[in-house]
Amino acid sequence: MDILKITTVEMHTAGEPLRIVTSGLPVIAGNTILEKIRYLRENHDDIRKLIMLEPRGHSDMFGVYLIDADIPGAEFGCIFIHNEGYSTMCGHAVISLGRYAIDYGIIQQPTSPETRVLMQCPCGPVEAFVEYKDGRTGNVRFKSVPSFLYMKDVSVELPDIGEVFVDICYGGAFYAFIEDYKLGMSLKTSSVKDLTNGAAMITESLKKSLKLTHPDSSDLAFLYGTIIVNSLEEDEMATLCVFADRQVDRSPCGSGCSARMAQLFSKGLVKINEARTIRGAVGSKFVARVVEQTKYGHHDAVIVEVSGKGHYLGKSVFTNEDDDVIGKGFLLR
Ligand SMILES: O=C(O)[C@H]1NCC[C@@H]1O
Repeated sequence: MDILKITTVEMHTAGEPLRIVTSGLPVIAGNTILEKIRYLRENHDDIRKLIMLEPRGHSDMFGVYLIDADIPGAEFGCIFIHNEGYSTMCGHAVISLGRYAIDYGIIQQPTSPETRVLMQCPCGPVEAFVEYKDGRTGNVRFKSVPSFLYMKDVSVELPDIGEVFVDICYGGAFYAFIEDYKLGMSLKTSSVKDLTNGAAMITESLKKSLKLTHPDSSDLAFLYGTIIVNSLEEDEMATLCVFADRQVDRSPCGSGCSARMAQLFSKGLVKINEARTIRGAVGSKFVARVVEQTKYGHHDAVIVEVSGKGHYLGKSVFTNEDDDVIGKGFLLR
C-alpha cells in the first residue's frame, strides 16, 4: 500500500460520526459514482479499512470520500464508507456535509437565510438546504431521492423468537422495519446489544431469502440493515438502525427516516407536510416530513425532508508504517 498520509475533518451528526477525507485518496477510476464504488471495492478497499476499522476507527465508524459529481448541477459526489463497505445513502452525512461544503469553501457564495447544496449520493441527487446567517452555518434539511414501501409483512423466522413480519422500505437504501414489541423488546429498556442482535438476525435471514430490485440499478438493490421502531402509540417516534456488519447508528438515521415516513405515508399514518420528530439511539433527534408524492419506477413514492445538525470535532492526519500489519485495520468485538 503506497498510502503515506490521509487527512480528514471529523464531524458528527446527532452522535453519529462522519470522517470526511480531505486528502490522500488515489485517482478513482470510473465514469459514474457507482463505477467508482466498484473500482474502490476491488482496488482500494485497504483505504476504507485503514480509516474505518481499529485502531484508527471502530466497529461503528462512518466516513465519506468526496469526488467530482457526474450529474448536472451537483457540487460534489459522496462515497459513503462504513465497517463493511460502501453505502448507497447516508442522511446523517448529508447533514454534516451541508455545513462542511460552506465552511470549507466548496460553496463560495453562500446565501442567507439558507444555501442550497446539491450533492450526488450513490442513490441519486440529494438536495440540502443549509442555514446560513452572519457567516455561520447551522441546521440542514435535505430532500432525498424518492422513498417507498417496497414490500409489507414479509415473514422472517428467527431463532428463539419464531416468525415475525417486517416491512421492507427504501429511503436511498433498503431497510427492514419491525416494531420493538414484536421482538419481545423495548427501545426504552432493552440493551443495545440485544436490540442489535435482534436486528442483525433479521437482516442476515432476509439476505438469504429475499431478492430486491431497484428501479435504476442492481448496485442499489441490497438490504442495508434493519431498523427497530417503537409503537406509534408512544408519544414520540423512536428508532434504532443496525446496518452493514452489525453497525449501530447513533443518529436517528436520515435514510431510515425517509424510508419510515414513506412506510407510514403509504399506510395512511402520516399526512403530507405533517412533521414528525424521530429519536435515535442516543436520544438525539431528526425532524422528518413527507413533502411530495411521486412515482419511482412502478412504485408509489414520496419525497421526504429530514432535518438535523452536524458538529465539528476536529481534524486528523493518519499515517501507516510499512511494517505495521495490525495497523491496516481490524475489529475486536
Ligand atoms: O443517516 C443515515 O442515513 C446513515 N447513518 C448511518 C447509516 C445510514 O447510512
